[in-house]
Amino acid sequence: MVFNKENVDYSLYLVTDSSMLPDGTTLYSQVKAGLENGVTLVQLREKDIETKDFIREAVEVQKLCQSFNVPLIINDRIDVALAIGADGVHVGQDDMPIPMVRKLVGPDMIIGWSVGFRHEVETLAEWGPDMVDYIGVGTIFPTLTKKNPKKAPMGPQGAIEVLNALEDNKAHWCRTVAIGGLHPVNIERVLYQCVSSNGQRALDGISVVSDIMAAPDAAAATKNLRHLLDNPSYKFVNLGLKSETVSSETYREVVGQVTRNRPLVQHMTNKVHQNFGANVTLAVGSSPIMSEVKEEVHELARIPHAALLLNTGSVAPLDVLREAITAYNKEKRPIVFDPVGYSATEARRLLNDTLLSHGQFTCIKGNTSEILSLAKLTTEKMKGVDAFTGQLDKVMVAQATRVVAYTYKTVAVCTGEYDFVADGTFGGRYYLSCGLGISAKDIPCVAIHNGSIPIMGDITASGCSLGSTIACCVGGVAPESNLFDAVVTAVVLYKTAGKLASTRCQGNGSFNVQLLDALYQLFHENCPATWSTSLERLS
Ligand SMILES: Nc1ncnc2c1ncn2[C@@H]1O[C@H](COP(=O)(O)OP(=O)(O)O)[C@@H](O)[C@H]1O
Ligand SMILES: Cc1ncsc1CCOP(=O)(O)O
Ligand SMILES: [Mg+2]
Repeated sequence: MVFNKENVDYSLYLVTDSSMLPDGTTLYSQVKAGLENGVTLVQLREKDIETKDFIREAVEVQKLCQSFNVPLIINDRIDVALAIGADGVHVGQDDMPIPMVRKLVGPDMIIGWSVGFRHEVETLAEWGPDMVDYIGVGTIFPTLTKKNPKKAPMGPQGAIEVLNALEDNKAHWCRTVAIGGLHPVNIERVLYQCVSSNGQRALDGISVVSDIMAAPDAAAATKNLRHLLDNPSYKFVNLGLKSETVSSETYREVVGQVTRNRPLVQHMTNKVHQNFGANVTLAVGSSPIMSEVKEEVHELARIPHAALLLNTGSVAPLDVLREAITAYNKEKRPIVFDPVGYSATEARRLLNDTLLSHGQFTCIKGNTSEILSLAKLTTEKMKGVDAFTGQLDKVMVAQATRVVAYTYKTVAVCTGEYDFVADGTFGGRYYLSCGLGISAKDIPCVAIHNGSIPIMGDITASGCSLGSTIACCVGGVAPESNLFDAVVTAVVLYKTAGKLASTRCQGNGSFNVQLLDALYQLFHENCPATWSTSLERLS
């Protein structure tokens, strides 16, 4: 009797691998421990085994799965699946073509397919609902399980593209399971980030191999995985993750907390910004450390009120940047990300995409070109690191900011004459199967303005230094304070200082000095009721 495919729970999908069993365990004992503690689907995957042995093993595992009312899927070997009457088969892109598989196994067996690209989704959509029942989306991260992966890891952003393709092609029947390098350290982030752009679809589950198969205590390992799946809130930073209506009282409170806590702000930033960024950080009541020393990032991240500004203007070695992201995510300390020149070269795009895939950022800040590129709302390449000079539609820029905030589940900041701040954190909640139910255009967004101040855009490192100011505020506020409020306060403070400096300076050179003085003055006076910058909540 084949399992009713309408009732399959894809949430915790165990894929077996008998090559990594710890001493004293067997394939059977590991699968049993998994089933006893919340595994909801099992795939028997054996690449180097005689057919006779495979069938004997499959019959044994099948009995076990049936006793837990959990479907058994056979990887690749259609003959074995038919021979034992398995509940399903899973095939890869280079295995037997799906229509042939369906013809052999009949309409009731579950068919799974490994999918990594939009065109593969388009193909399954053309076949219609009688062919592929679920897809393994990946590989998300590098994995040791697949000896010779045929494509580069796609990261959560690649998985979102696949979810979007399913929605665009109306393949609503098709379920999804993330595959490849999934572990407790990244599962919450994958479930948190992977939602289709229309908000209607999230992942239906995650597949694991080594976390259970190689676990000396497979029961405990499975319990932990089950806990992550059943408690959908991802505390990636020790700040509150909701947007409030900010006011000058909010600004005063944030400045007061930064003053009291004097955060350490680690800068991994470009050469142009180094000196000015350190002085801006000091002016905003905080303590800078300009460090790209891999060996100290974990120690720095553990310092109370530490924050990281990661600015890819001129780039530290990738392994150093990734270690810093890992360290600050682990300590739940905020990271402000400034993808300088994101679309100027393919090298910069790839570097920034790699970093965006590696961790969770509390704030992503860029100029209009960088944000429009990140939101994939423009194909125009930046010329260097400066924003487009053309006239941009305010509504489109606000939408781009919302798309970046939504896609990366972060507080996104887009700078220019108007600064836009959008809150895509959703309170840190994630969802299986059904998505958020709302799309990017619905998330909270504010516009911050103080008239046109062209000179602010005419000096270098002015955007980078807003990044320093944001890092001071998100680093300095007390735990559980509101992230969105802290970011908005930084942007309003900085814009107000820019306005003040523009009235006092004689040109670019003196503007920098006046900007530092104005930041210092406004911060230390802490009278936001007198700040001249306006804030408008966008509908
Ligand atoms: N025309 C403008 N009017 C007012 N503020 C501006 C203007 N251009 C830039 N700014 C401000 O200057 C800072 C840097 O913005 P921008 O030039 O967009 O970033 P980047 O330096 O990264 O290219 C931001 O704080 C932004 O608010
Ligand atoms: C000129 C330059 N080149 C690499 S980073 C950088 C500074 C960019 O600073 P900002 O993004 O604040 O303009
Ligand atoms: Mg910039």
